[in-house]
Amino acid sequence: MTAVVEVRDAHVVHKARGGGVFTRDRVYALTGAGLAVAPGETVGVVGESGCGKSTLARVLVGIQRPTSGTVSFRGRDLWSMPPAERRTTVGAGTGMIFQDPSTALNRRLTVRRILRDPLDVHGRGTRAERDDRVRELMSLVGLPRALTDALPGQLSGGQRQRVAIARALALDPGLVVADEPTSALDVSVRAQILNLLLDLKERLGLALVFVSHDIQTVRRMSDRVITMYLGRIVEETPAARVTDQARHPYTRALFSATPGLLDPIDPIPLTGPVPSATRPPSGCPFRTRCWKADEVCAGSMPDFSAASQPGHRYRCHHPVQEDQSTRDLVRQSLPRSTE
Ligand SMILES: Nc1ncnc2c1ncn2[C@@H]1O[C@H](COP(=O)(O)OP(=O)(O)OP(=O)(O)O)[C@@H](O)[C@H]1O
Repeated sequence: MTAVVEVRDAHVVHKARGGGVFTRDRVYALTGAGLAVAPGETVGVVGESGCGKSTLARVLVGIQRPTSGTVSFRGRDLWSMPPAERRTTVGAGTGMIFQDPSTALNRRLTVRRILRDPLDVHGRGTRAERDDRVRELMSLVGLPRALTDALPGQLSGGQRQRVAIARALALDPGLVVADEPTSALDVSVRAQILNLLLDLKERLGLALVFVSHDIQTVRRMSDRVITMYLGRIVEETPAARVTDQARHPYTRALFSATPGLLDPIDPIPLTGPVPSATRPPSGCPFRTRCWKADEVCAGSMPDFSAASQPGHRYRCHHPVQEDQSTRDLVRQSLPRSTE
């Protein structure tokens, strides 16, 4: 089956800023990322702050051009298209939902205008058909008709995020990328928005990429979980296996630190901070915090190895045994990390 979107060997390198001005340093935001998203599939992306989740999300929806590597939409190379065609492909084929709906929506436009805008820009249907589509979108995301002429400032946070979701869906995209879609919302409405996304994905057959710090939610929402560390994808795991069968020590450590996923255990301790994306360590970037690391890890970053289950692969010289419990790993990791 042709992937909705496929990224191959994508690198994103930024000029680093210091004291408000660009310096000679480079920030390696994404390094050699490869990922294909199938129609109807939900892929969750996890990793600590600054590991490149948003960069990958932006590359996937074609709003960030990779410094090198390719991005294909339904088999067609996005960045070799003429610009007008690329804009249409991206505009109509993808939708992005951002973290904070208060900044993502134009405060001066009514809900009607916000939702009609993409239809106008892409010349969809007659005026009457566009108005019908606005009504349809509002009902799809559970917004009452009475809010059609409301401004974003008159809506609650949850209602604003519903408008943002409706806008992302306006042109019936095959791919929706949600970057931390609930982290700016009150805890009480988070579950409603997540359930709405799950429901829409089922009903519309969307491919959904879901980026979040909230590991528990990612596991619940996703078919497949991508673990990122310092700009690299280090593991891809079927969501059902990720808690206790992940092979990369970093994935196990992340999940061990998530309350409610495993029987209460102390999390696997990781030593020190995440290294700078300006000067990533040689070899495996996780080695400076990994209790299993040795000189082999300093020498090279391994390629992906396949685990026993299809769709599960990892990049690690010293992977965790598939059947090794996380509780056991905590014990193993303690002596070195408390030295
Ligand atoms: N425009 C930019 N210029 C310079 N550096 C950037 C730029 N955009 C991102 N970065 C850097 O690239 C790295 C990856 O950033 P990114 O926002 O993708 O991470 P993230 O995992 O989404 O983080 P968070 O969870 O905090 O949102 C970080 O070190 C970030 O500071």
